[in-house]
Amino acid sequence: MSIVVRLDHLTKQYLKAPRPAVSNMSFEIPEGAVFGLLGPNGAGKSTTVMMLCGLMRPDSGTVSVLGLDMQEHGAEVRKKIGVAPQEIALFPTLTAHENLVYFGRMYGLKKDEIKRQIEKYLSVFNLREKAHKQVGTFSGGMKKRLNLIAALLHQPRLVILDEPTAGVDVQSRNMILDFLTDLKAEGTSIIYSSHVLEEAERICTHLGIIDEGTVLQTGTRGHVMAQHPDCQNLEQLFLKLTGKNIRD
Ligand SMILES: Nc1ncnc2c1ncn2[C@@H]1O[C@H](COP(=O)(O)OP(=O)(O)OP(=O)(O)O)[C@@H](O)[C@H]1O
Repeated sequence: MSIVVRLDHLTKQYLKAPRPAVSNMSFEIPEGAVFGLLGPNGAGKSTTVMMLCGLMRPDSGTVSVLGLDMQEHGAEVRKKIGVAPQEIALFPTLTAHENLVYFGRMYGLKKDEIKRQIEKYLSVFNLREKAHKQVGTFSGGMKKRLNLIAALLHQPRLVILDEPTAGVDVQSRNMILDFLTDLKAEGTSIIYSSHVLEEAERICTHLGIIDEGTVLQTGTRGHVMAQHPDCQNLEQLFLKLTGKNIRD
């Protein structure tokens, strides 16, 4: 099985920060995996995701995505992957349809393909009737679903999702998780960053549990759980590895 993402000794420290947000981090993600990047608040998930997408440069170490080095081929890779960042990346004064046309063009899709994909995904995510409404008027769940569509229009082989269900109701969350399960079945690789462990248990095939910028445990979900026979579920394992202290 080929590797879609390889992080090799990745380190990043923010200006004036007392310690690195990501420190000497290495792991691999095989093609077709749903990789749960899990960690408590401030663990380094978003910083890792930003380096994975080439939106932030590491201080040291390398990131390879779809076999290409991000430092050298970042622009090329960004066209091939889909990214739904934690902060909604949509234009609030444009309609849902206008936003998606913008993203479709950005990915270099042809006009009829953009039309086809937009129609398909607005239906899948139950947003068809809202297609011509300004995104600024949307609920949190609708924005999250649209943000996800924007990452999928060009049928990427790898989709990177930073907390895709944060702030959405149970209905939207279910819809998003069911969709991701179908997407995986079609062979798409998914990186799913979250601290919602029940969701990770439901959809992830592989896990990377991180804290304080370092990897505590990684591998298939079965392998990770088998390392800790005293833990009955992922929450117990997570608390065992990351501790019970409240994070800010
Ligand atoms: N722009 C920044 N400048 C300085 N420090 C930052 C910056 N962004 C993040 N940090 C710090 O880097 C560390 C890792 O943050 P990051 O946002 O990557 O964690 P996270 O796991 O995504 O957290 P959360 O679950 O709360 O979103 C934290 O200590 C955070 O306070």
